[in-house]
Amino acid sequence: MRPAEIAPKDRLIVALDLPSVDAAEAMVTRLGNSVTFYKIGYRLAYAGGLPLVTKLADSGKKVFLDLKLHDIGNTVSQGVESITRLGATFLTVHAYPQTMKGAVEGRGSSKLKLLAVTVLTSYNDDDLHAAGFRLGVSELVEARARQAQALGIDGLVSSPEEAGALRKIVGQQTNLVTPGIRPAGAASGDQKRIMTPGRAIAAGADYLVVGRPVVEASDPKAIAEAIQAEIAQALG
Ligand SMILES: O=c1ccn([C@@H]2O[C@H](COP(=O)(O)O)[C@@H](O)[C@H]2O)c(=O)[nH]1
Repeated sequence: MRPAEIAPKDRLIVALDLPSVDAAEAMVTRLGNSVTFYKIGYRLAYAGGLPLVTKLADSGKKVFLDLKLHDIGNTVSQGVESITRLGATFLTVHAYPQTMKGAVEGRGSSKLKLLAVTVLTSYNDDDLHAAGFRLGVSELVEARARQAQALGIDGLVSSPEEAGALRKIVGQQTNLVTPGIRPAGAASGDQKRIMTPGRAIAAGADYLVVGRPVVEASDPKAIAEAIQAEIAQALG
């Protein structure tokens, strides 16, 4: 599906950052038909959550497997080839050229879409410099986006702050997936580059990833539906 055709409801990806498969399944049940797209990341994957990718996909949900792979190209390629069998829609790799090239080789002709993580949303310029990078956030995100596109990556993970500039670089067909989403008044936690759902969509994001504001809420379904309503309003 082309990004412009995605229904507002399907643009919310809820991060199942929960301690066990039982807790994740209970959250999916609680969210019911409201949420169609889930993200499984480190916490759940390392707690036995990989089979849940296939279970959710078989039940009609979409799954974003956020493993942020990064290794020598051959290892990434072999890992991605294994992951193609799980039924995920999206898989993340870090946006290093060897890593992205290996991932594209491993993905082969499967339907799995590869997302390159440009610069983590918990990083600002100072964090990048402390990690030894010469470029600031916006320069590094844009440079990595150009490399990702040239290597055949399907989408980018960035903060919504970079979505507008990225759209101009990669065009309309590349999926822009943005964590760092905070409904007005929500705690930012460790996220440093954040936006509200409505502003993120207006800035050009295709998908919004939201974890703690939904899964730690007393009424997760109400929060998820409020975010979806904000998305719909921003799309007009
Ligand atoms: O740059 C990135 C890449 C991935 N993430 C992931 O998204 C969610 C965000 O969770 P919140 O609780 O809404 O902050 C989390 O699983 C991260 O691993 C990201 O935040 N930034």
